[in-house]
Amino acid sequence: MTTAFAGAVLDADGRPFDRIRLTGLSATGHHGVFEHEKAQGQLFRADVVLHLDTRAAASGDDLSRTVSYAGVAEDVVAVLAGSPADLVETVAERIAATILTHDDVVAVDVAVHKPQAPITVPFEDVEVVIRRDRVVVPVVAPLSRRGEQGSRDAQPVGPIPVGSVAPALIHGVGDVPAPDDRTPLAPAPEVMPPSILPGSAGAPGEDARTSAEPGATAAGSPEDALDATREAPAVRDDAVPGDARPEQQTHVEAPYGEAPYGEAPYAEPAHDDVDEPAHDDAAPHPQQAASYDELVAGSVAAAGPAEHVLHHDAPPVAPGAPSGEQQTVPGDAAPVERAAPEAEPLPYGAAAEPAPARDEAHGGAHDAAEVAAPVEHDRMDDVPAGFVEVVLALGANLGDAQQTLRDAITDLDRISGLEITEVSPLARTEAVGGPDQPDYLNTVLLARTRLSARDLLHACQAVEQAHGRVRDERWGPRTLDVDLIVYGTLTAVADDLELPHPRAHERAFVLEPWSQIDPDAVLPGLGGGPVAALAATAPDRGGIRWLALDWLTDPAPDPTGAVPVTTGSTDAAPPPAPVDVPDPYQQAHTGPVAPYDGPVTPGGDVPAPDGAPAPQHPAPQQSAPQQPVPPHEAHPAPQQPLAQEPLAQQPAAPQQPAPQQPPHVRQAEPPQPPAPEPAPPAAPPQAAVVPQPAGLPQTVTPSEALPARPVFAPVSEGVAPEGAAPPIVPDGSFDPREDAGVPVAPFPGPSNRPPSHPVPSSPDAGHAPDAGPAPAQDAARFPEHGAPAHPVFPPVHAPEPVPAAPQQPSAQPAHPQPPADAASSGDDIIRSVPFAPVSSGGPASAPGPLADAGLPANDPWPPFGPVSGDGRDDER
Ligand SMILES: Nc1ncnc2c1ncn2[C@@H]1O[C@H](COP(=O)(O)OP(=O)(O)OP(=O)(O)O)[C@@H](O)[C@H]1O
Ligand SMILES: Nc1nc2c(c(=O)[nH]1)N=C(CO)CN2
Repeated sequence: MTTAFAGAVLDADGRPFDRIRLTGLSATGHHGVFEHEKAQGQLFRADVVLHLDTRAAASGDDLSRTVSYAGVAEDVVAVLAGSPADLVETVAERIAATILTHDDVVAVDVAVHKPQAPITVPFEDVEVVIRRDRVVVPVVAPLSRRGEQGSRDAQPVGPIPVGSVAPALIHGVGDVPAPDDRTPLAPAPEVMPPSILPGSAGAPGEDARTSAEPGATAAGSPEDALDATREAPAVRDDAVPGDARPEQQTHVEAPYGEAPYGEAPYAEPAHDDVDEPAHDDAAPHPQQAASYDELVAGSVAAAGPAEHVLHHDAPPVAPGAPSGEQQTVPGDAAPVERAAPEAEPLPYGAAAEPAPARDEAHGGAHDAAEVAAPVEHDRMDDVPAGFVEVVLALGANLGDAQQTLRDAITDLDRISGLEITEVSPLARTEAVGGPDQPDYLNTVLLARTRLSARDLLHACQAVEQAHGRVRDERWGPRTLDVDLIVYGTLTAVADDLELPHPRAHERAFVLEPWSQIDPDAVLPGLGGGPVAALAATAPDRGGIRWLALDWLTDPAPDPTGAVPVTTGSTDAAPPPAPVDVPDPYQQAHTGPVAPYDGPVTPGGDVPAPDGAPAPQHPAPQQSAPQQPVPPHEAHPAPQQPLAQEPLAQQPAAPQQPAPQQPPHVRQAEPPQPPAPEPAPPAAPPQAAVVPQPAGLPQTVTPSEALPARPVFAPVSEGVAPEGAAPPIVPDGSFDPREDAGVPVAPFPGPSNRPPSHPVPSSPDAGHAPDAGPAPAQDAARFPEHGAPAHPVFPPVHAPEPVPAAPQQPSAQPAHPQPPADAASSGDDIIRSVPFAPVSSGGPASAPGPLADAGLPANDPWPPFGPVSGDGRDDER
């Protein structure tokens, strides 16, 4: 939807200025009046139109003589993702203020959309549209930019007499020089939302209103100021020289330069009594906090004594983690006083420097900036006060890739300070980049962490190493890759870590699984945007061969093809020791993890990668029988390409009484027994995150959250609707559709989200599944906080409906090998639609829309949305 902005802005001669228009800039923001809006964030979009004269730039073909739209785009996204405001109006105003710091811009139109606003009736969008210029100046401060200390950095928007607007702003075109000394702005009345510390322009504790000099603005009160701006004539279509009423121009207060993005975004002004646990009010509650800058800023805003940084029940803090106002600066042996927040905030505003600790206990009337010299501060080491939401991407294409991924999820969830909350469907994807290599299996995890970004990276690397990761070639095949995709909204680059992951925006093998479990996810930073949209246009989107729902619940296949010897009992088959990774809480920052060369047994102990002592925390008991480890997996570099048997690793018929139990399913009780018909559960059987009232322990360890023997989402044998039973391949020949035929449990990662890609209606609506579950069904399948209340079935691709058959105990390889060219054959494409609805009559019996695509005419499941339609499948 395109914003209908007001018309052109005219120059002194009545001619319209040129325009640069940017639309659809988007980011997750935490703006809103409600706490949940601030905590969870939601999508915000902005459209902007810059009014300026572009002739000078065009004549010299000189970027420096115009405004870089890329920079503007980043700035706008920075505001959207930045310090939370209550009002959309404030966000729009900040954007205008920021854009007007470009001298060349005469006026700017800004529209901010909040399509997910908490409105109880159906609606499409909420949009605030403003125009600001040199007369009707913004009433909030612009974003200032780190690393851009130049002329336009945090420049307040100064008034320019309207009569001189045009010539002054047309460098080299007009003859009147641009006014370069602007009247310094006095603090404005308190028109900022609570997210901007009122005292930040003046003395702490004093709010901006009281620190504003009387007479600094023509208007004596915030209301007057706003009224004044409303009354002040804009440079509008009918603007004429002499129209200005500069005396009514209002000024900018509390510039962001003093209250950087992310600084105590919605903390109370610094008057917390240090003796009170006021941090619980001032800082975002870890359960609610979703953004990095909220958490870090919140922690510091609340910081006084150390216990204000960490919640009482927080895990121990590693040496080097902030403790009170002391922090080990990476590379320094001695703790130094925590770096004062730099006056200039962060790139894109997403990741906040800790806010100044307003230290009432020490007199209170000064900012930390006044008492501590700036010290280089690496935000990758910031330890959040609460949980930060993170996204991890896993990939594997060597060895028993599926089992490795399962194990890795278990291992990751065992890391103290990291909790996996959702696991995406498993994607089989063509390798992107690097040498010729087998297809990958990819999955994406949503998680939350209390670790710093760097500690989390190290922990992920330790898990990689535990699974035999060898780095010898860029983008080469690997047993396991764990990438940190986003860490809250932190946008930062360090030698060893870049956030968000610099290539995530162009990788369908990350974006597609991610969007499956979080359809509304937005990738922050440059190149970012709504993940589903990015997935749909990612260059490798055609390389996604299929997505499997059931990959965690299905017993892992035996990569050797042999039927594994299973006992079905943990007693008889004691689980191997869990993979231990160094507990970042227990170790100091020691830089990147050194390559691990020692022997690795999946599931075995792994020394800390940096030689640190073995982790202290006991890993929870393995909760289910383990897959026997095939001999070739028992060594660190089982460089056996999967190419010849890639699908052998895919979901197979159940072979064990209980599949391995990935630990991310946090449920208080076993799941409801599967029901053939959708029915809302009496109570949500599973919760992504164990809800905890404020004040209770923030960290829920698996042992606390799970029953002694966690029950995974049920494998739903016997509950397939009639006609939707699995095709069993009795003769051992490879049937690429076999896994789709195995009745599966709902995807175990709790999800209350609807499918992101509803199944399109079949041309024959009478037979095919319809476009998605009816709302009632949907509600049943995605109960709040929980996994689907009953099992759903994956797409079934059997050419003919195959009658249900019991599991066949057989000496035959239960999971037959694909042909050698399976990876390149079109036959192995199983089009799955995660969370596909259970249609009456069963999906296998319904005709589908795929006849045109050369698929079985009775296959009701359309090609997976974004993957289909490019003909790529046909090329394989
Ligand atoms: N967001 C990130 N997640 C993981 N590693 C990162 C990240 N940013 C930088 N790195 C660094 O990248 C280095 C190489 O990582 P790795 O070997 O996993 O790369 P890759 O997976 O082959 O390629 P790619 O980085 O394109 O995914 C790591 O040592 C790590 O320090
Ligand atoms: N399909 C696919 N291709 C890749 C992958 C991956 O996980 N999946 N990882 C890479 C480096 O991280 C390089 N290429």
